[in-house]
Amino acid sequence: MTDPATLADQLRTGERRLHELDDADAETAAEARRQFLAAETGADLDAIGDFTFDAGQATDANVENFVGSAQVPMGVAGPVAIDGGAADGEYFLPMATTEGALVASVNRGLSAIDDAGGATARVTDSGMTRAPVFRVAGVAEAETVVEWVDDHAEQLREAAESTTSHGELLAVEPYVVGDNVYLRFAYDTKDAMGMNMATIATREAADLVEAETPAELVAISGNLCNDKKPAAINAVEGRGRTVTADVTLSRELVEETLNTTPEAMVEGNTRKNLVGSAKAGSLGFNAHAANTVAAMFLATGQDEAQVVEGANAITTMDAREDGLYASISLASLEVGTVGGGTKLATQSAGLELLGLAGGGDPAGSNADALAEVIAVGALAGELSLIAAFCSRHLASAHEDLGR
Ligand SMILES: CC(C)(COP(=O)([O-])OP(=O)([O-])OC[C@H]1O[C@@H](n2cnc3c(N)ncnc32)[C@H](O)[C@@H]1OP(=O)([O-])[O-])[C@@H](O)C(=O)NCCC(=O)NCCSC(=O)C[C@@](C)(O)CC(=O)[O-]
Ligand SMILES: NC(=O)C1=CN([C@@H]2O[C@H](COP(=O)(O)OP(=O)(O)OC[C@H]3O[C@@H](n4cnc5c(N)ncnc54)[C@H](OP(=O)(O)O)[C@@H]3O)[C@@H](O)[C@H]2O)C=CC1
Repeated sequence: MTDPATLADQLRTGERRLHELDDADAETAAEARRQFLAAETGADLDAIGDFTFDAGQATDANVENFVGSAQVPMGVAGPVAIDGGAADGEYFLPMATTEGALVASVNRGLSAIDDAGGATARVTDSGMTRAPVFRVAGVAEAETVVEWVDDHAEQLREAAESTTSHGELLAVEPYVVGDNVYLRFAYDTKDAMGMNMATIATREAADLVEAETPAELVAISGNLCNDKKPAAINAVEGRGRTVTADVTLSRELVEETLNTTPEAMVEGNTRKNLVGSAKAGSLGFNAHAANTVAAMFLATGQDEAQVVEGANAITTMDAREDGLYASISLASLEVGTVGGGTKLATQSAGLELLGLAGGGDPAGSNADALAEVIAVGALAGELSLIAAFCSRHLASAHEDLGR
């Protein structure tokens, strides 16, 4: 019997464990888990069971011990015109968040940007990294390994690329620390964020390194990649897409839409985002890039833990004769329009709203465009929030919209 009540009973008696409901379809298994958990904890789990995506699809690639969904409200900001290397035209930005005032803020920034004729954005570097760590006897052996890697780039490329029809190995950067050798592999992963792709490809290359040199693999990720932790290497070398967006707003626009002046914006940016961040030892020299990155990651099926790297951004502002120049450069924005969570119904709809669902033509262009759109959204958020500080509106905005 695979009805939810019977399965929930079997969970209660210990006959089955939470992950041993494979003979039931995904929805039935989820309902059984909810019944079991509700009885065990007294929690009302009905809301978690109310979802619209395909449970079978989610349990195939996205989640284990599936019980339902955590829903996040989605708003939209824009439209905004973007002149990008890949993005081109007017975009509405889907943003999933629980922070009142955030969408309003990005919307205000986008409205100023759009009135100025739109933003310019470019992906200036691209490469998803995976850096295995190898054990060697000492520095002499490390030198042997590094020399072998330098001399066999082509063989490493063939090994890595044998596992993927889309990925391309771009570079292998060696680092030696005592009896540790780290090889930082960088891949063009086209429209995939690429963490699975790069890991699978690197395993193949690491096998070759182990077979041909004295190095012994300790971990396929040695943390020089660096995934999902704040790390200077991502800020300097980049990871995923490195992307910059900029705009020049006339003095009138700054005064009318942002209720402040270019000079006040520049001072606010310098004292807060640059000096304040430096004093704090922050890796992010921005106000809240993480807000837009997180909201758009949730709305479009990105890996939300990679907001850590996505927040690695520098905001600059300059008062010029023609008004306020503002830019944001995100060093390590890891995004994809295929793979991961991008196929789930609501996330796929978020990508469709942007016209960026699935693989691009040429491959990689959709993910590049997504990176550019997120960068413009983050720039809008910076403009609006810095303006709110200058006009002393932050507290009142959140009183009105956020509680
Ligand atoms: C809230 C505003 C925009 C009001 O700003 P305002 O200028 O008083 O609003 P307005 O009524 O004059 O409208 C101006 C434009 O804002 C937009 N707008 C205005 N209201 C809405 C709304 N309800 N829904 C959608 N869009 C809205 C809209 O584009 C509108 O133009 P219109 O379309 O009317 O021509 C402004 O005060 C603001 O942006 N404040 C900053 C809020 C913010 O950025 N919060 C982010 C979170 S802060 C945080 O999480 C991080 C932090 C602060 O801790 C980081 C740090 O330490 O720096
Ligand atoms: N393994 C790990 O260490 C980690 C995994 N993750 C998870 O990895 C997932 C993302 O990995 P990712 O590799 O992006 O996704 P997937 O594992 O979902 O793989 C995507 C695959 O889509 C295929 N593909 C089809 N069309 C395209 C196209 N236009 N451009 C690129 N690839 C295309 C490629 O196949 P082919 O290669 O055959 O060409 C590619 O490998 C997320 O779920 C994330 O949470 C996150 C962090 C670490």
